[in-house]
Amino acid sequence: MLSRQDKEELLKQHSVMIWFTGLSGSGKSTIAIALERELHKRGLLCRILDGDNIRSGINNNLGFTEADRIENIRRIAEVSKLFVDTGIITIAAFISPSNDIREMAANIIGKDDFLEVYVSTPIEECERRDVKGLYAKARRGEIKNFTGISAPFEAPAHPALTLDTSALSLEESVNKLLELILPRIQKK
Ligand SMILES: Nc1ncnc2c1ncn2[C@@H]1O[C@H](COP(=O)(O)OS(=O)(=O)O)[C@@H](OP(=O)(O)O)[C@H]1O
Ligand SMILES: Nc1ncnc2c1ncn2[C@@H]1O[C@H](COP(=O)(O)OP(=O)(O)O)[C@@H](O)[C@H]1O
Repeated sequence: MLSRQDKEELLKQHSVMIWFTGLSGSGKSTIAIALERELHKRGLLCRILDGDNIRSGINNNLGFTEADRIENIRRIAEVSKLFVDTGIITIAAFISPSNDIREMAANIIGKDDFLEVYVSTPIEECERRDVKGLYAKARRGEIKNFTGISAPFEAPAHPALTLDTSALSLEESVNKLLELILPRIQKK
């Protein structure tokens, strides 16, 4: 079987896992999509995994209990590993609310390939945006175990990068990411 290196040579890139973590509405998916566009422009092949393509498909039998979140992230990490091993720059945008859950993902994918990016937008701003109206429902008690309201979120201790979208524009966040990532994914 061909190796990851063979595939990276074919694609003329080094693969990596960019793992976004943060509250609902913090900006994970928005930044992931903008980052993918910038990398694509530079001839780099990416794959985004987010709620839209994972929770509606492979993980459509999972909810938001702690056990289901662990299983959600475990499957996402296993799928991500397949992409990373194919030489593809893999971008995941999931709340992944605890150090244990993110460490499990890093261990599955491989710590050397795992770049943790904390989207640290304060909950007040996420709630003000309330993109899907879920914070309002959680406050009314209509959704149980809602992260930041009735379920915990543990901030990562040593992320590779922290992005607070209440202070940074989308372009500024993407530029910070490009600065961090480009040196390690562009083949000389
Ligand atoms: N109880 C509860 N808690 C948190 N989030 C909830 C919940 N119920 C539904 N949603 C919606 O699901 C999205 C989060 O899914 P994730 O797969 O990223 O969560 S986790 O990593 O398994 O914790 C999250 O979407 P994003 O806003 O894209 O993060 C929410 O819209
Ligand atoms: N500077 C910013 N960076 C990223 N998103 C922002 C910013 N300012 C406002 N937003 C908005 O915040 C929302 C973030 O939602 P989303 O990306 O779905 O978050 P998440 O994936 O973390 O749940 C979007 O509606 C986006 O347009």
